[in-house]
Amino acid sequence: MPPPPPPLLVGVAPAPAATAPSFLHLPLHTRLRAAAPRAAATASVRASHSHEDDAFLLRRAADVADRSAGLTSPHPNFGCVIARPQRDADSPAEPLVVGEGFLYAEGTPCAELLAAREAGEHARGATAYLNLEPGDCYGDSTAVGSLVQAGITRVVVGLRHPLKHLRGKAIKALRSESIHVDVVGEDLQNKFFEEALMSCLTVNAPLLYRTAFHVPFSVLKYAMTADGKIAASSGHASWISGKASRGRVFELRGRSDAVIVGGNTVRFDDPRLTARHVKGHVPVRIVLSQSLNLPEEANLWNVNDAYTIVATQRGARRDFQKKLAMKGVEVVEFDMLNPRDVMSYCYDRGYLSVLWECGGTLAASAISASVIHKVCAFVAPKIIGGSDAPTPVGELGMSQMTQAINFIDVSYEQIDRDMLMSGFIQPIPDLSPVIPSMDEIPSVDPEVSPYETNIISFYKTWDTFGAFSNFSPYPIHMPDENGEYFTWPTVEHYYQAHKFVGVDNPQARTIVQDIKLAKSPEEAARIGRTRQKEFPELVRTDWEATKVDVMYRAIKCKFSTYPSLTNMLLSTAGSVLVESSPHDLFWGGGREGEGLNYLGRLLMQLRSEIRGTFPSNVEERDAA
Ligand SMILES: NC(=O)C1=CN([C@@H]2O[C@H](COP(=O)(O)OP(=O)(O)OC[C@H]3O[C@@H](n4cnc5c(N)ncnc54)[C@H](OP(=O)(O)O)[C@@H]3O)[C@@H](O)[C@H]2O)C=CC1
Ligand SMILES: Nc1c(N[C@@H]2O[C@H](COP(=O)(O)O)[C@@H](O)[C@H]2O)[nH]c(=O)[nH]c1=O
Repeated sequence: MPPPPPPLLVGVAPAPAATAPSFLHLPLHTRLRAAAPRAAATASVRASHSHEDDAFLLRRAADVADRSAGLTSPHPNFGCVIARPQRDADSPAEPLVVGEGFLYAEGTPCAELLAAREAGEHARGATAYLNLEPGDCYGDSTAVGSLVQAGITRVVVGLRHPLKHLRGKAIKALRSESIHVDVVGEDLQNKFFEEALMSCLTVNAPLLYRTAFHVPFSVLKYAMTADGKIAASSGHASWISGKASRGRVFELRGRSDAVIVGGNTVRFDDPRLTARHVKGHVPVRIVLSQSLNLPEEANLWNVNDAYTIVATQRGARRDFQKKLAMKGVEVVEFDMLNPRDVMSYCYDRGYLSVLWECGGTLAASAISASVIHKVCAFVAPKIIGGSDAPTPVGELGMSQMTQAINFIDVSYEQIDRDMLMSGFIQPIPDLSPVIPSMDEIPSVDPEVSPYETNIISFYKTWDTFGAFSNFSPYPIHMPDENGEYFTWPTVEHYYQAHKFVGVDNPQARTIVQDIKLAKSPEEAARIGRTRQKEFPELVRTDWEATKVDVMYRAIKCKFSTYPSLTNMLLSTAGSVLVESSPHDLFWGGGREGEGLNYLGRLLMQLRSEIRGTFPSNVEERDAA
């Protein structure tokens, strides 16, 4: 083994480690924040990376990936960090990084190749950390090939590729080359990965939003006074925020594919909307104007600075449209000019991220249309007053403070004298499929390959596969608390009642009766859950150990009683079944894949059993 080389980067801030005990049970936005100081490493040499090191290096891969934000579009941001288990001699709290790389722009060498080149011989036997699964496609396998050739023996992946046709491909290719691959959330589920996962999600938030919602990731940015005004009542607005804040705005523009303003902002400010003072990407400028009553001369019509698109209402001032076209400005007519259609248009043009720098009128319209995902508010320590002075967001039709839109993952940063408050309006979608981990899959269904699979989600009974829900109206004939056969209106009735079955207490027996008579599965669930909370002493003591068996018996009875259900279940062969309940993180998959999906797993197990590929009881299973 070659002697350990010197570290490539110095002064990287120690990674905070999360403190939540079991983050997979929390909603994403809450599970990804808490931080505690990283424990100082004592040993100078380690045989392998600890979970803490893995999380630290993965975060670093995400930070490295972020260096080209705005430039890689329409490709995601990829970062690769190659590290060895030895400690860094200069800063022993950190593992030894031997190579780093990021995708600089579309068509440039991939992150894995750059990192492997930098690491040279030191890559042999080392671990590569990737914020995102490589998107090798169309015969180009440079990323995987570089890691294989470099002699990497282990790869840690933050996120699987969000695009369905690429998801899992590179991971599979690496594994087929006998490289050990750990994917966060599947193979690595430790508390240390909360922060690292958030970094991986954030760095590619635009791609994730685009994939999930079919619109570009949209950030609303404004600068306001301490009394909440974005201009004086005259409309004059330059400047509210200080120079340093405005420098930050240039950075935000440089990360965006387009910057949007409304007609009034053009009339009042005559903005340039360029990312001057920061080298790199220059976004397209888009003006939304229904009237097209815009000035003949404006900075935005100078397309030498940047490309400009004017989005307008069909038929508006055709003569003016021609004048704009003569200057090189593109005019796009919409049947009904509105933020959602403009965002669909931007999506079709391939934009990943858009910065809204409009006034409150258009901002309100965009928020109402649900196209804004994040807000960046610069607050300056000054007061301008004026009851008519414009504010950042116009009328939203809300009358009660309880209707207010609460930000998620809020952060605050002081920029010189100003304060930058940022927060998400809609959580970053985690598109990782809710599938059992690699080790668990064969025990759930030997016929499902976790890396080449479709996902079938069900939740509400009216969904296509809603019959799989425990609330679906398929009565089951099964023993009751006295051992006598009873027709339970739904699986939910049976399951809820069995929390209290066999408990020698009159109150418990009453609860069982109430659940048996419940008019709907919703009511059965409500009684079962509330009584369990109110009177935990009435719940059978073996409930946690037996609840999965109780459920399995009930769904087995349901599916074998109704041939149509058996057929429906068999028709899903090869797919992973997920109960997409956002609330129940044990039986369901959760809103963002954080749930354990036990109902889906049991259905897959039952499917295997019916197909004759899975032993029907534990003894047979153990003997197999
Ligand atoms: N401090 C800050 O961060 C900022 C301050 N400002 C200030 O704000 C003031 C302007 O604010 P405001 O009047 O709200 O301007 P906006 O930027 O919101 O522009 C509103 C205009 O947008 C056009 N528009 C097109 N489609 C829509 C739609 N669906 N909904 C709403 N508007 C649409 C219309 O243009 P048309 O009339 O041409 O049809 C409308 O009049 C100025 O004083 C400016 O200096 C502006 C931006 C940022
Ligand atoms: N007044 C104001 C902002 N205003 C926004 O910046 C635009 C001007 O951009 P440019 O012409 O490129 O410098 C303007 O039209 C409006 O969208 N921004 C801020 O960060 N701070 C401020 O105080």
